[in-house]
Amino acid sequence: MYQLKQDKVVSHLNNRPRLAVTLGDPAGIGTEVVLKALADSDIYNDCDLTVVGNRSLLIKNYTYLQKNENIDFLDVSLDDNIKDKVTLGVESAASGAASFAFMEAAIAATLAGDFDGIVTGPIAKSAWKAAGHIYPGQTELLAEKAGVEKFGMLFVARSPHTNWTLRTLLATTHIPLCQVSEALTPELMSRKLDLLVECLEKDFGIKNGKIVIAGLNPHSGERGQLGTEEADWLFDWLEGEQKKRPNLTLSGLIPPDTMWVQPGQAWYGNSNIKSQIQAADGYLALYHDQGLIPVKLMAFDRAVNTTIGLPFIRTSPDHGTAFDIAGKGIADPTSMKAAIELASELVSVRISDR
Ligand SMILES: NC(=O)C1=CN([C@@H]2O[C@H](COP(=O)(O)OP(=O)(O)OC[C@H]3O[C@@H](n4cnc5c(N)ncnc54)[C@H](O)[C@@H]3O)[C@@H](O)[C@H]2O)C=CC1
Ligand SMILES: NCC(=O)COP(=O)(O)O
Repeated sequence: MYQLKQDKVVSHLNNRPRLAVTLGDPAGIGTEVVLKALADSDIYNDCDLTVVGNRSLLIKNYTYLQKNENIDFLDVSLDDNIKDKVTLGVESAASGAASFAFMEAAIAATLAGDFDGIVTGPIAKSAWKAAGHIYPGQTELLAEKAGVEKFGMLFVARSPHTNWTLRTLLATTHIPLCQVSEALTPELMSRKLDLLVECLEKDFGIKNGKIVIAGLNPHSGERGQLGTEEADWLFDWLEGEQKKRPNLTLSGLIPPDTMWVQPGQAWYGNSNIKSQIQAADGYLALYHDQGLIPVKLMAFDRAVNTTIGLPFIRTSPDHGTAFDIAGKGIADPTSMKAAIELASELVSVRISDR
């Protein structure tokens, strides 16, 4: 059983963010990017970090990366038959059972008050399924355990070229493309917009911001010729929302291809300064790849996936388990570092608001 250490109590009283960092799927690159991130002493400047995983698995697979012996560790016990079956680069029921156990431990400790937030290493949803845990992803497990029904998947990335911040919320997430149209409803869209508005205000200090909303079909339907969802209800929904929220600037339904031109210019700074001024504070994409292709094109090395609507902070790197390079020592930890830094910033904002 995990015991709250005395130094955690002290850091809580000092208002330093206390973050749990899960190792993700032990057959993927999660452990590598966490250990590389923690090898940079600057990462501890503003927060206290506790790794959540299985120590003996870590030692078995990542001996060459163990430069830092002093990391705080929440050692999650695993049966030997799970540990013996975990093989670097090979997704399996065992690796899924392990990453699920790490998440459960981190969530339980956070809900018990030991941490202010969780930074999660990447997991494979298919490995969770093979282990008998049927969730679309970590997001839904977090929401279920925290008992919230209103939550969202927001990607945040700060441009290294201009310092401009891209924030993209997905209206729908891990569902087949053929189910997107049916899943999108005025109620769902309003729920996601509420979450984005609240998060901009509470977490990023942006009141009365500008939010851009994507259309669904090519050219936002071209007056019904290329798809009818926009004409049937999406334009009316948006008009209703703008009336309800006169202080916000809601812009849409922007044709999904051209929607990303302005953020791209603001990100790279290769246009005039106007693009950064005109770019929005938040973008609402209607489905997974509509939002994530541009995020990953601009910022695959540094974007952060954050779950909004939870009673605690959760962030994660934007990349996955990368089984193809696991154990090779070439995984880039930049996105993991950004996830830790963002979690620390967001917790600090909440602590200062208390
Ligand atoms: N936050 C999470 O838990 C996420 C989990 N996934 C899961 O990951 C698994 C694999 O998904 P893929 O689509 O292949 O995406 P992926 O991000 O794991 O890999 C895509 C490509 O990028 C490379 N790559 C990824 N991260 C890298 C890093 N830090 N440094 C250097 N190269 C890196 C990989 O080697 C691969 O060539 C799936 O099971 C998916 O569900 C995917 C995205 C996020
Ligand atoms: N594409 C984002 C992703 O797969 C992250 O999912 P989750 O595990 O954070 O729910």
